[in-house]
Amino acid sequence: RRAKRGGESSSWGWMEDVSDFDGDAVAILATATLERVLLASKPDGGAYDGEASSSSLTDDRGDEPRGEDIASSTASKEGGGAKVGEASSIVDGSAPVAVEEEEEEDANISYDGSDLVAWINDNGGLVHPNARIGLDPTGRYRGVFVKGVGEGENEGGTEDGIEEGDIIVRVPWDLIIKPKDYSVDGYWNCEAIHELHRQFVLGDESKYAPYVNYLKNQPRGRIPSEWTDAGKRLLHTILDRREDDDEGLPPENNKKGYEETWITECKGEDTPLARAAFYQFTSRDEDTLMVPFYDMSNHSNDPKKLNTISQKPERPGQPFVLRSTRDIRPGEQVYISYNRCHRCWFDVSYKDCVSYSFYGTSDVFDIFGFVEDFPQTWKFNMNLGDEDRPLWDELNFCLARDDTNSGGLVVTFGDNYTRDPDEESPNMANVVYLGRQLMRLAEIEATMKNDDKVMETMPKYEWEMAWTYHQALMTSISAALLASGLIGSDVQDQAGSDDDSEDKANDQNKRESDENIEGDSEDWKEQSSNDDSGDDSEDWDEPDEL
Ligand SMILES: C[S@@+](CC[C@H](N)C(=O)[O-])C[C@H]1O[C@@H](n2cnc3c(N)ncnc32)[C@H](O)[C@@H]1O
Repeated sequence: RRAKRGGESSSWGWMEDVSDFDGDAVAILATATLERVLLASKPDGGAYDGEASSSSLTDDRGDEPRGEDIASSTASKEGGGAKVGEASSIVDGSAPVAVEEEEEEDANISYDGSDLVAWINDNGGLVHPNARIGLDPTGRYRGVFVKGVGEGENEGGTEDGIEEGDIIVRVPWDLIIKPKDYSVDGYWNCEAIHELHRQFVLGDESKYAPYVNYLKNQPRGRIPSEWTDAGKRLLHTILDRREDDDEGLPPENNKKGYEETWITECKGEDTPLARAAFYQFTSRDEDTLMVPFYDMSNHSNDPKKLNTISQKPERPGQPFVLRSTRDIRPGEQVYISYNRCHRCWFDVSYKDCVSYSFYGTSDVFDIFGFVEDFPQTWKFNMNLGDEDRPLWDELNFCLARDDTNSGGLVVTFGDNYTRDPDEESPNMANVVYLGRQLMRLAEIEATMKNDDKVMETMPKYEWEMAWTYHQALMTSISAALLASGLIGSDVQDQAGSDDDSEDKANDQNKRESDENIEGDSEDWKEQSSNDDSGDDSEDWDEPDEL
């Protein structure tokens, strides 16, 4: 079944551990959070596109900050997650209003990429005449778009837009920043970062100057491991993570951070420019290549948005090619996938590539600094035992919009490698673990989200992103709990039974959940709370109240 990471398989260790589990509370909370799931599933309510999330977190602290600039970007990697009860302690030791918001305009925002397009076209490459670099509708970052039809700014394109199969960009080998020992299968390469750093130092003298100058102007401080200590403490609190601790919610402690990889493994120098090169390298899509124009595209796996497939060089000397997989209309954005596998061993052809890499939604957040829209893939590693007798289990699932009916969300348990989806359904121990985490997250929200003192210790961007990710966690956990079929109507009937109005609200929510949440291909309504389809032989007996 799911990969276990050591520990014992005896059920006793955690049978005792869950004896104080309050199943009723989980049921109430899961039902209450249904509203979030429904809200998040609305096309404009996903709250993960930057714009939507910022509107729910409005404050009067001015425009979007750039985060720290290179010179001041010295945040160290630090653990320090706190339990809910200790949440208020995360302000201790932080300078009050530690971060001055930068008002200066982000050079990246006004960049139109015309120098880069000319450079590629003049050097044996090809940029589709209807493609342009432009501002994402969130107003926060750039992306690749199809030119509109007309004479105005962002226009000048033709009615055809970009047609299915067209080359959007072909970047010759010579214009790609790459390591000397390039291999199509390589995914990590110190030499590649050293080369990027060398080009950063050369600046205008670099043979890649138009690209290098764009990269050097990218905003800093967007990737969680680059956040300020205060932002990291908030995130670690949300994740229930302590230093050197494998436990807690994903993403796991970033072992491939700046210090561990660039300083220690790559023996790189610790300068602001080197730090910038490192983070630019890790937050671009291609593993060991820096590909101009192509890697200015933003990410989405939403089937309505994702409209390209890329072909990376099989061997040194070949160009990098990005093609459209459908007609892309004037004004539309070009999307690539940062975690969909471009070339997996099990893919027959690039065109059929629909599989995902190991990077799920939490890894995208960790590496690229944003919460992807649906479909999302989640992987929750959980210790179902205790510190002395760990019992590791993992729950994988995909959370997607259901376009076939009301637009609710669909949970599919398992991952790329699932042979028997039934085997991947959550068991009661998973439900207990996630239920506890859900309650903890709700409590953190209640106690901290309106705490101006904590908010003022970090850049607005970090504060907003931490809560956006918190929301994504609550949505995904709620959806998994509801789709598990293990929080049945009899539990919900019991929950709050001495409060009629709550009962009615639960009934109403349950009805809505029946209509909108589906677990796997089965209708979860039909799964009773006694359904043991997800249980392992090693699983514990359900407690009486469940
Ligand atoms: C490879 S760059 C893409 C180009 C970049 N947007 C720009 O302004 O030049 C990757 C960065 O773009 C942003 N990004 C990409 N896709 C995004 C998305 N779907 N939502 C929010 N930010 C996204 C993130 O900041 C990410 O680290």
